Amino acid sequence: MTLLEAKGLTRHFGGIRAVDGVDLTLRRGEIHALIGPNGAGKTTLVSILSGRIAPQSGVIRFEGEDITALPAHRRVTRGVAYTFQITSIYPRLSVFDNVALALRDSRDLARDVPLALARTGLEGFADETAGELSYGHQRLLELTMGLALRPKLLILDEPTQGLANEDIAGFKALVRSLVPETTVLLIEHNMEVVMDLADRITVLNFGRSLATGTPAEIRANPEVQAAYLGGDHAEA
Ligand SMILES: Nc1ncnc2c1ncn2[C@@H]1O[C@H](COP(=O)(O)OP(=O)(O)OP(=O)(O)O)[C@@H](O)[C@H]1O
Repeated sequence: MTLLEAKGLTRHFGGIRAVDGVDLTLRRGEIHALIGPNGAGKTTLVSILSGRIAPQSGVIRFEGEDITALPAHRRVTRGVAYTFQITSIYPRLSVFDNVALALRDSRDLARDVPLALARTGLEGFADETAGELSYGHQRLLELTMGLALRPKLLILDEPTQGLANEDIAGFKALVRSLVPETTVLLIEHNMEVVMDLADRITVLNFGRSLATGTPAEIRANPEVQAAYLGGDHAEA
């Protein structure tokens, strides 16, 4: 079943065709990876999906309803959560208070904050100051804050960037534990993570969608190999 369907999304910046007529379908419960060379338009595309950037043309349907004109906060209410490339935690506050802020509509923070922290394994860190956590734990806290909203779609922009190898295994297990309740759209440069986690992959190149398919299909696609996987762009 389709959770999100985007058709003909376009966003140019001056002469740069950052996103240029992209179609994308997300199936409910899948882990869908978005890959492509630097500057291919991945961040611009997910910014359009989350409502941070308005498209110049195209339509986005979420659960069958047109959300193209909805502002970002109304999309969050509908179940679209986007964690940013840059960590958006409040460094001087405790881990507990960071999650409490994300959960501000909750009537029972004493119950809901520990539940949210338990999902990402941070329950032992509730009283720590967020800014003093390790980088990997800060990223996990950010993810906890996104998940606290119980999104139907969680969009992750380069979640493993800067993570140590031992944290990446934990991250993969965590993402797997989110589906199928949550659908995950993931921008990821680490091909090992992409091939291991994704049910389906969409490859962007110069603002256009080059291919969508399973990891095996994408690996075998000659156009993708030429544009990305086979070249110098592929990052381990
Ligand atoms: N606000 C903006 N103003 C002007 N140009 C922009 C803006 N945002 C993005 N671009 C340009 O649009 C193109 C696509 O950028 P985008 O960040 O979406 O690519 P990306 O695939 O996410 O790249 P990366 O993998 O490096 O993060 C790039 O050429 C970028 O320089």
